[in-house]
Amino acid sequence: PYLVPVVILIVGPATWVEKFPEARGTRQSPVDIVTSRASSGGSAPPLVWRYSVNHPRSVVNPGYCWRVDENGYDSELRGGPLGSDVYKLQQWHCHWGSVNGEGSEHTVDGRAFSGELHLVHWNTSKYNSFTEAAGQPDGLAVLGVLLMVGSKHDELDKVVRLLPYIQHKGDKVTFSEPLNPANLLPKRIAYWTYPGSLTTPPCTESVTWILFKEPVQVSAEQVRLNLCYYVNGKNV
Ligand SMILES: NS(=O)(=O)c1c(F)c(F)c(-n2cc(CC3CCCCC3)nn2)c(F)c1F
Ligand SMILES: [Zn+2]
Repeated sequence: PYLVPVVILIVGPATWVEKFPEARGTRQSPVDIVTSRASSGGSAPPLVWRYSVNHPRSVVNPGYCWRVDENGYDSELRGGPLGSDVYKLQQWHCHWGSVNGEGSEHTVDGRAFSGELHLVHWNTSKYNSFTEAAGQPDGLAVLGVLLMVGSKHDELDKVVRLLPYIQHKGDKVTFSEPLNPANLLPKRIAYWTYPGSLTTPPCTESVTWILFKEPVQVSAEQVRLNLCYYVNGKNV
């Protein structure tokens, strides 16, 4: 029989460890949340947050979906597992599915959701910049919101409706409509928390993950809009 050339193209997470040694670490994210193994919350203080609402924001296509940068606008996240440090919102972004809409990064008892929103905060009590904080074990805190298909999400729609204008990597569109990132969070704020990492290169182990238990509903149309622009954004 003739020899069949076998080319194994290794892309994606399996290759990240070559360029980013952190990816070989001991606290890598995302993880599967095994609810039976999660210890019930001790006596942690409540998690509190405050975001500024009335400032122009821009949505950018970084090539792996969309991201909204907060450009230093005033905000605060404190309490819960964050000790006495105060964190500030740097950016928020999303992860959506490829095809079957099972696009969340974290899974819960092996179950994936249609998408996942991340609000990335950095420790302003201890560090002078996001970049510096991003290299420290207690530098970042990310609020994770699981997304499931249901009713339309009006606050998120302020971003989703702009996706047709940022189809290519590097595209950016600005909007001045007031938006409160707190409205992206679920009503009930019970959460799982664990020490983890950035889920994308450089996979630095600097993230205290705070993943809300209650998923937030988005419409099928909002998922579709994300899927096609996510795919286009990624294709570029
Ligand atoms: N999914 S996640 O874990 O919530 C998540 C994040 F938390 C991030 F902070 C980033 N991130 C990466 C950089 C470049 C920095 C460039 C300077 C060094 C640190 C990384 N900016 N933001 C990110 F890409 C991401 F996917
Ligand atoms: Zn993310």
